[in-house]
Amino acid sequence: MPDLPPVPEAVAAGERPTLRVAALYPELLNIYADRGNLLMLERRCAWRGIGFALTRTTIGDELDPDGHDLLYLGGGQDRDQRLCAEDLVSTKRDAVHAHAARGGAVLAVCGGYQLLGHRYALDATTALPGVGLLDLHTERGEGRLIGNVAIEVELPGAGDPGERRVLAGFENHGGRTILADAQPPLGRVLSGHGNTGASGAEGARRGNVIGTYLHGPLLPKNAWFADWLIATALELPPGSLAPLDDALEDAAHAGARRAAGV
Ligand SMILES: NC(=O)CC[C@H](N)C(=O)O
Repeated sequence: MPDLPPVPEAVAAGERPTLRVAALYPELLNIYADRGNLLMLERRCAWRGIGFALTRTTIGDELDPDGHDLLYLGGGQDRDQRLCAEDLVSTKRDAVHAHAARGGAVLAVCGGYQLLGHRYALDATTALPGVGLLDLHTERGEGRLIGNVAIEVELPGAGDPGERRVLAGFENHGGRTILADAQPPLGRVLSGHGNTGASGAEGARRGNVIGTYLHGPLLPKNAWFADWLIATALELPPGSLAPLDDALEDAAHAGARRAAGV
């Protein structure tokens, strides 16, 4: 663990921001160690003197539409997604939409990503409902799309204007996600499968709502993106966070890119 950087002046003076995160269904939507994404956020906040408040929200729980800066959903097996899908739609749909409508951030990985669309069709007769936060739907395809993956993304404030940055990770999904014409992807596939294995598109983004197939876990392998997410969720200018000693994180990113051949 690197040494803690100096506490920023505003934090020392008592203006301690706190990143408030709600993890949705953390015990059901957590494959490929997706909970590592939460640890990454917690550590990078702590190293900067930023508070971190985690709420675990599961089946039957109400979700406070104004209580969180970031909603997080990990990936899951079809059978666990089924439980979550029904609850998400019946108990939390309005709160999720209200959160997004006021600019709250959402990160959803794989199974969680699929549930942000309109539906996930498991076969010709069965479909799991989605909350419709992203304009897309998912259909189970022949075989699974598995392997290391790298995509290039352009996010407001992440690097110079127009700069494309790389996210690297690992994907394993049976679902193929089809974006509506007006729904932009998160990024362009450099290596791997992405949403369908053929479209060249990966993930989806609507403002601060992001869905992606990238496990990894995603954030430990892409520290720059973790910081973008923290800043965006806290409504701070991206790039304004105190720099950290990222020697290990940079090595993890380089390793993930190498694995994907990029
Ligand atoms: N890795 C995942 O989250 C898998 C999501 C979903 N069960 C699928 O196979 O498409």
